Amino acid sequence: MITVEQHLAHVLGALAPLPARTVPLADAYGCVLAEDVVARLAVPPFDNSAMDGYAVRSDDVAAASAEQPVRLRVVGDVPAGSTARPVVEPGAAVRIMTGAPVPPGADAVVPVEDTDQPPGPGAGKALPAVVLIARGPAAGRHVRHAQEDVAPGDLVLAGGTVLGARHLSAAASVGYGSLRVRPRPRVGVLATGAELVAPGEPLRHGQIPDSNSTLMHGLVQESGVEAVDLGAVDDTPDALRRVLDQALGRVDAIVTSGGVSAGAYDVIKEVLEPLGAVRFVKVAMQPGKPQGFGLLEAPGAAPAVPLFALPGNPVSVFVSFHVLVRPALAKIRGGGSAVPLRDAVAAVGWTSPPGRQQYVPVVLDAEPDASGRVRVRPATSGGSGSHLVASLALADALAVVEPQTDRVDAGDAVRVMMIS
Ligand SMILES: Nc1nc2c(c(=O)[nH]1)N[C@H]1C(S)=C(S)[C@@H](COP(=O)(O)OP(=O)(O)OC[C@H]3O[C@@H](n4cnc5c(N)ncnc54)[C@H](O)[C@@H]3O)O[C@H]1N2
Ligand code: MOO
Repeated sequence: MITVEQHLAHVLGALAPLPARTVPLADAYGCVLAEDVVARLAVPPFDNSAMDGYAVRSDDVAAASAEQPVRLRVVGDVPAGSTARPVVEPGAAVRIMTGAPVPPGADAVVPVEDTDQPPGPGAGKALPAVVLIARGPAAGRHVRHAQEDVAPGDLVLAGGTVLGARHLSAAASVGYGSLRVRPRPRVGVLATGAELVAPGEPLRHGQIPDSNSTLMHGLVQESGVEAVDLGAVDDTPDALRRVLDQALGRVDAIVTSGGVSAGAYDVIKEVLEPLGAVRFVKVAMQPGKPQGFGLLEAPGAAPAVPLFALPGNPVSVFVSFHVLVRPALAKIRGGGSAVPLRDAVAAVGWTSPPGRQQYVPVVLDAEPDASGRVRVRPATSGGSGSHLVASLALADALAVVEPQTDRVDAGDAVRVMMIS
């Protein structure tokens, strides 16, 4: 048996990030940024108004009040998007809308509500010749200054950022229409097993619903990459070869479930072991002991495709995915966060198989312990039983118990991998 760390190091050592390419912003969502984004434009790009109203010289209106409004000549109109630059001389005002450039001479904006003019379109649309100012703003009031947020040359996004909506809008605002990114890997998911029936279909004796396809599909999506459903195959080698041949060249990685232990019909092992490319190992973890990993040759000049052969038990799939596949996908993707580990305390005791790192689906108690640590307890009385697929839905986290520990007692410190 090899340790989890040894197997993970072997997996990560075999992988490289997908090559970067330049894509329009609209296609960059969920990709990992492959360059630093340095502002090409300032934000805001020019001094502009924060209010619909009148751009004024603050000195002109310092004494304005409702009882004694100050009268100004309206010498221009600057809607947002306008290129007009009417000058505000002493005694003058320019009508201005939110976001429009503050005209030369003006140093403050009076909201329309502080004037004698009607707000809004309709009656408010016609440009008056004169405006009465009922309250004088201080210099700079309601003016948003150029570069207040970002100046040209500022670092806005660091390479390695996983691009979400706010990152893309930041890039747009500083002058980018496209970005250099690593594309989201496409990950094929394939279940194997003669007993599998599509979810919702009637079962004959000995058959079970294929829940792993759905599980793997969702886990791939939760990792921020694209899932490609390769379906389910029975335990016949030809069926598996056909699906793999079709998938190679179409996907950047493949995750399979089942067929990797000691069974006479373990089809993944039967097909892939003789090729030599996939290494089958026993990893000192529970669940998830039997694992396969290797690189499959793709047709033509396409790069080799990593294949993760996970054991068929559903909780084994779940644990193996979080412990091994997720970090591997982050490497292929060129970034992405590791699943966070948190210090917790066991609310009850349980046993752990000696010599294997145990991953127990746990729920978090609502109340922390006296020192503020979160308290956890196994999600089911079955502990880390790898077949307890329905109860897996209850879990908030996976408690990680080191191989040298064979029992956890109530009050013991444990680390938990936050999964939801
Ligand atoms: N003689 C030995 N037997 C087993 C060993 C061993 O070392 N020696 N290891 C056990 C461990 S640990 C695990 S884990 C499993 C792994 O087995 P396989 O990867 O070969 O998986 P299968 O035999 O195909 O299935 C195991 C289990 O999971 C159910 N399953 C499979 N696919 C799905 C699916 N898509 N959806 C829902 N459930 C699925 C399947 O029906 C089995 O119950 O081997 C142990 N045996
Ligand atoms: O290691 Mo198996 O994955 O116990 O169930």
